[in-house]
Amino acid sequence: MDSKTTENVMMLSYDRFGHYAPHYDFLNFSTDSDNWWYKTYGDRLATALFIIKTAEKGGGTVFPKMKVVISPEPGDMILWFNANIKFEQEDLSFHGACPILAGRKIAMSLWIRCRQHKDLKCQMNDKILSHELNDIIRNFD
Ligand SMILES: O=C(O)CCC(=O)C(=O)O
Ligand SMILES: [Fe+2]
Repeated sequence: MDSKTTENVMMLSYDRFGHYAPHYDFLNFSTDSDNWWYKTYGDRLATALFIIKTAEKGGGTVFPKMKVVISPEPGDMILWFNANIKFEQEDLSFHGACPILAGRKIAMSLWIRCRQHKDLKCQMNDKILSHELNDIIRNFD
């Protein structure tokens, strides 16, 4: 993936009771938005969350609409899509960080935009089925 199409990394540090209320990373700006990032690189296709340190208790990444809590280990990367194949907001991508009950969590998040991935083998468009999208993401070199 072309690093130009990602925003700057965001460091996240959560102390006891620190949390991130459930939200969408997809911005859903109107198409005539004059936001430079939006106009140039589109909305947030995916989020990569690099786990540097996990809390002793709590602090998982929760996807309430899928009833899933991810409890990663340091060194893991969690990747999820914020957009569906039509580049609309993916309803299931609603997520948040559970409160820290003990210790500290440190993570780094990277928001990957939709457009201008010159290394992708084919351009993404709405003719691509979602299982093909997985292959495209896996096959770029
Ligand atoms: O820290 C987490 O588990 C979630 C972070 C998050 O929602 C984000 O970086 O967009
Ligand atoms: Fe998020």
